[in-house]
Amino acid sequence: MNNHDLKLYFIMGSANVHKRPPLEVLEEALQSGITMFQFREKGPDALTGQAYEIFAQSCQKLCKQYHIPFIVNDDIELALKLGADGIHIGQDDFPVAVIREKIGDMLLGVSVHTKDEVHTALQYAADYVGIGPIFATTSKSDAKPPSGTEFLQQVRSEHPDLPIVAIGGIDESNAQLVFKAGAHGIAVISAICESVNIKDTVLTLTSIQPS
Ligand SMILES: Cc1ncc(COP(=O)(O)OP(=O)(O)O)c(N)n1
Ligand SMILES: Cc1ncsc1CCOP(=O)(O)O
Ligand SMILES: [Mg+2]
Repeated sequence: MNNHDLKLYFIMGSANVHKRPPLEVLEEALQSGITMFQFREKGPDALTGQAYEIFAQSCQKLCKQYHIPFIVNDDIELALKLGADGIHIGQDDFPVAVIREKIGDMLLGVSVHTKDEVHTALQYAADYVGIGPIFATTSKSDAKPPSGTEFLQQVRSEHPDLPIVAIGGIDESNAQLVFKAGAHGIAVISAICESVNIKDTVLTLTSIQPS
């Protein structure tokens, strides 16, 4: 993984897409230039069992076709079974040490909200950290209150080389603030899933420069 892979990190599960088949949305996002993808199938109506696995495999296949890293959210067993490129975990999932032990050198992304969490993520060689929600989000029911960009700025100044992706309520109107604060990239759900023109949205989001 290089820092550019974080530039526009698309996250999707079937619950995030309403008017079109999710795989169609993913393929359009891939064609338009997303740089990383996270399979995040959760929530009350999430697919389970065989349907869950088949959907994950279909997403992975599309990502392979476009040479884009396929990251699994939360589910280590699925990530290992499919041979995903990586896994993303949060502080309420599993201890980072346990995950690193299980996944070997697969990419590891960790959500962080405090300096201690950053320290632990670094100790176990997290490949990147996710910081957020920066702004209000409707895509995660148990999200913490929006943090704004202050913590992100602090982490960037203390860890100049740490790959950071910002998440939560990010869209064309505010992405520049986040890059300015020091993020290498933005992770989005609704900005793409609810876009009326995915190509335009992706082009706009990928062309934003820090200043
Ligand atoms: C890139 C990225 N950053 C943060 C998160 C949030 O992870 P987590 O806190 O574990 O919450 P869930 O996504 O599992 O609900 C993420 N998924 N991706
Ligand atoms: C998974 C996650 N973690 C923190 S905020 C969030 C949801 C981001 O979705 P959106 O881009 O629609 O605000
Ligand atoms: Mg999680």
